[in-house]
Amino acid sequence: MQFSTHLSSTVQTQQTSHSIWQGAVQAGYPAALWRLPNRTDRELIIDASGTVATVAMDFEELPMGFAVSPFVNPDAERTFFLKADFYWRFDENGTMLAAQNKLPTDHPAFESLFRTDSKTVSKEAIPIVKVIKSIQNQQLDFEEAVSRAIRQMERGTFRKVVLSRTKTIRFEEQPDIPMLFNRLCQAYPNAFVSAVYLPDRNQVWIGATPERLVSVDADGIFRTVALAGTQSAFDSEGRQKRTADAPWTQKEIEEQALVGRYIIGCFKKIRVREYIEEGPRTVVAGNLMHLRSDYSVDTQAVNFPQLGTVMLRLLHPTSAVCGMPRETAQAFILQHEAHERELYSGFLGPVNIARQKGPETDLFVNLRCMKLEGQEGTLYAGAGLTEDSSPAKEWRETELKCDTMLSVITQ
Ligand SMILES: C=C(O[C@H]1C=CC=C(C(=O)O)[C@@H]1O)C(=O)O
Repeated sequence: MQFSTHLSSTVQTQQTSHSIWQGAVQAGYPAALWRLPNRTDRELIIDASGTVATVAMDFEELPMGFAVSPFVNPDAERTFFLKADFYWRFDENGTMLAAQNKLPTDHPAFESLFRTDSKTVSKEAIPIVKVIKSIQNQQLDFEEAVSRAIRQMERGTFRKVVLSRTKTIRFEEQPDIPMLFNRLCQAYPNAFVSAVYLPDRNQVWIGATPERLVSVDADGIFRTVALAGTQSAFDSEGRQKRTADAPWTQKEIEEQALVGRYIIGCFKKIRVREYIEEGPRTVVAGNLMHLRSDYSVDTQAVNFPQLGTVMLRLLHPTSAVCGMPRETAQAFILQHEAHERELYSGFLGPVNIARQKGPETDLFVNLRCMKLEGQEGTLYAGAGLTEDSSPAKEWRETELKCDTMLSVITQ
């Protein structure tokens, strides 16, 4: 096990991600807990400054940490950043595999994070939840906004827009975030699962997203995806469908192709021709299936070490969460959605995490997520619209997307 010099291994190995998370929340330290897709390790960082800084995203400049961006964040210039004053890695059974810290042991954070009374025992069940917003009005409003978008697309104002809605729930007691996080990890092995505590906003954001936005691994391989098109992963009898048998409509194929075209447009802008494109193929994301194309570039071979940063600024928000053309679609969203998206459909993930071979960054689009403020949870879900959309079908799609979180909460 790797340990930093400042902290004795006895103090560290006694901690669990659960006890450290609870200690951070009680003391008001920003914290991020995550598990990368198809991995078992859980990682946790704490920012001991007590506040979350706002930074311009630049992978070359940023220290090790965790980035969280709102949906509205031109050029990723105003991104929230939790720096990793403390970092831990645990296996799926909670055994600590690695720990690092950057602070002297007399820093007050030690006292708050490792106090024995912060080790509350994990509750077995998630408290009862109630859906508290009137679904009827919301459905009417959403479908009306979809109809308006369709009319604009028929007139040629834009080609695609992604409209979202919320679902508000109330927990009878404060839910146990690390336990919810573990359930999401078990239910969605190929998702990026994360929980972020932001004391300045008094919010926790938790989710299991299927959409990678930008990754750069220790070998300098850049990756992104074009994800769109949605259908249930189960047939009418509740059996899991085979991905090879998933039928896609022309509307869904076109919707996903627009996301792919948008990504290729970004490569063209910066004259990168050496990208590899694979797909589209059908992928399973929990209870849903999507169409996905994968794009990768060897940044060392093309001698473009800043590609990750440059592409992030160009890509966000992609047409999987905004639309095409981007500016017109974003203006429509801001004008017609009844709620503020805040961090939903922004991006989030670990930045410059020190691995054996070098630093790695993995940013994902913040989808299939819930914002938690006290006992109130807000679920967010959107649907990609083209002129061939049907309002009722798009509403049902957002219901299915809300179920990604809800089914785990109400399990
Ligand atoms: C906007 C969301 O999903 C996007 C990602 C995959 C498929 C989508 C779709 O079929 O509309 C969306 O573009 C969401 O989950 O809230």
